[in-house]
Amino acid sequence: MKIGVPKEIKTHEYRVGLTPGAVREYVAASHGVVVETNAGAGIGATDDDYRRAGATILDSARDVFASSDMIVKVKEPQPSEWTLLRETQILFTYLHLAPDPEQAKRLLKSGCTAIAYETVTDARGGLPLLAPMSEVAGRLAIEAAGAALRRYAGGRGLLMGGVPGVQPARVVVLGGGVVGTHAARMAVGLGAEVTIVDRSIPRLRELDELFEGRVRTRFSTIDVLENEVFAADVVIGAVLVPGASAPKLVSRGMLSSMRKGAVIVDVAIDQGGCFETSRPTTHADPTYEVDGIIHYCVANMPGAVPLTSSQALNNATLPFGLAVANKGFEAVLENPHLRAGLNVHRGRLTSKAVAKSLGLPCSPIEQVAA
Ligand SMILES: NC(=O)C1=CN([C@@H]2O[C@H](COP(=O)(O)OP(=O)(O)OC[C@H]3O[C@@H](n4cnc5c(N)ncnc54)[C@H](O)[C@@H]3O)[C@@H](O)[C@H]2O)C=CC1
Ligand SMILES: CC(=O)C(=O)O
Ligand SMILES: [Mg+2]
Repeated sequence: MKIGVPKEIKTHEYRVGLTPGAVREYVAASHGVVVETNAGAGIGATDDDYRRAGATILDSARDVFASSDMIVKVKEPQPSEWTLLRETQILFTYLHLAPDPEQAKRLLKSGCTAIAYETVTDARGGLPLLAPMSEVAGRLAIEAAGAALRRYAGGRGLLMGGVPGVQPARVVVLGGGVVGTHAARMAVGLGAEVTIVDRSIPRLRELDELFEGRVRTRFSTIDVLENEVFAADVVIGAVLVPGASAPKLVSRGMLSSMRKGAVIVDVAIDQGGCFETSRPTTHADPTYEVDGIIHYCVANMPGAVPLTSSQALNNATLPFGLAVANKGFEAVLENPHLRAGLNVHRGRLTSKAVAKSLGLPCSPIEQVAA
C-alpha cells in the first residue's frame, strides 16, 4: 500500500503523522511511503532523514493526497485538505467529529474511509491511540494553569505549590482518566492541593490507591461539582464519553460564584469542552476571560511539544497503521478495536456515539461494508 504523510497545517501544530523511525517500519513491511517536504521540520527531521528511512519526498500536500492509498496525519483535516481527500482513500488521524458537524459533512462527502485515533479501543477497555496524547496534555495542563495563574496574565497571582506557611493552589480535576491522572501527578508534584472528581467509583478507588492519600477523590454530583469548583484556583476539564460530545459540567452561571482570577483548563475542548463558556483556542492566543475566570482551551495541546508527542503517538499508532497497510479495509473488519475507530466509510457515519452527538443516522459496519 502507498502511505502518505502531509505536513500538519493547524496553527502551531508541529507534530508529524509518521516519524522517520515509523517510516522505516512501513518500508520494511514492503509499503511505499511519500512524505510532504518539510513535514518533519517541527521535530527536527529533515527530508534527507525521511529519504534515508526509505520515503519519497513530494513537493505539496496535493501530490501526497493524490498518490496515497492511506493518509496518516495527526490533526483533523483542515479546510484546504478537505478537497484533497479521495473516494476509497483511508484517513488515519484524530478527528473529534462529535462537536464538528462541518468536518463530518466534508468527510462524508469525500467518500473516504476515516479511522479516528481517539475511538480506537484496546482489550482492556482503554483508548490506546488517545492515551499517549492525554498523558502529554494532562501534564501540560498544569504548566498552562501555572502560567495563567500569574497576575500579569489575569490570574489570581498564586504560586501553584505555595511556599512553606502559605496555602498552595487548590486544583480540581474533573475526570480521573488519563488526562486527569497525569494532571494530578504534576499538580501533586508541585505541592498543590488536588481533588479529582469522577462519576466512576471503581476509578476513584484506583486513584485513591495510586496517589496513596495525596489527592482527595469525590464522586461527581451537582453538589460536589459546585462546592469543589467554587473553592478552586484551577479547574482542569478532563472528562470523556468516548466519541460523544463532552458533558457540560460547569455552566456560565457558576462562573460568578468562582474565585476571581481562577483558571479553567478545558482539555476536553476537542470533544466540545465541559464548561459552557469554553471555545477552542490556539497556541498563538491560548487564553481568554469570561466573568473574571481565565479560560485556556487549546485543542491541540501536545502540538506544542512535538518531539515528545510525535514519538509517543507513533509508538501507539504503528501497529494499527501497519495492520491497515497490510490488509486494507479487511483489517478494520476483522479487528474489533480498529472497527471501533471507524467513524466514516463511503459516505456513511459508522460510530454510534458520533452519529448520536451530531443528530445524524448511523450505519452499522455490516451495512456499509456490504
Ligand atoms: N486538548 C487537547 O490537546 C487534548 C485533549 N484530550 C481530550 O481530553 C479528554 C479526556 O481524555 P482522557 O483522559 O484520555 O479520557 P479517559 O477516558 O481516560 O477519562 C475520562 C474520565 O472522565 C470520566 N467522566 C466521564 N463523564 C463524567 C462526568 N459526567 N463526570 C465526571 N467524570 C466523568 C470517566 O469516568 C473517565 O474516568 C478527551 O476529550 C480527550 O480527547 C486529550 C489529549 C489532548
Ligand atoms: C488528542 C488530540 O486531539 C491531540 O493530541 O491534539
Ligand atoms: Mg484535539
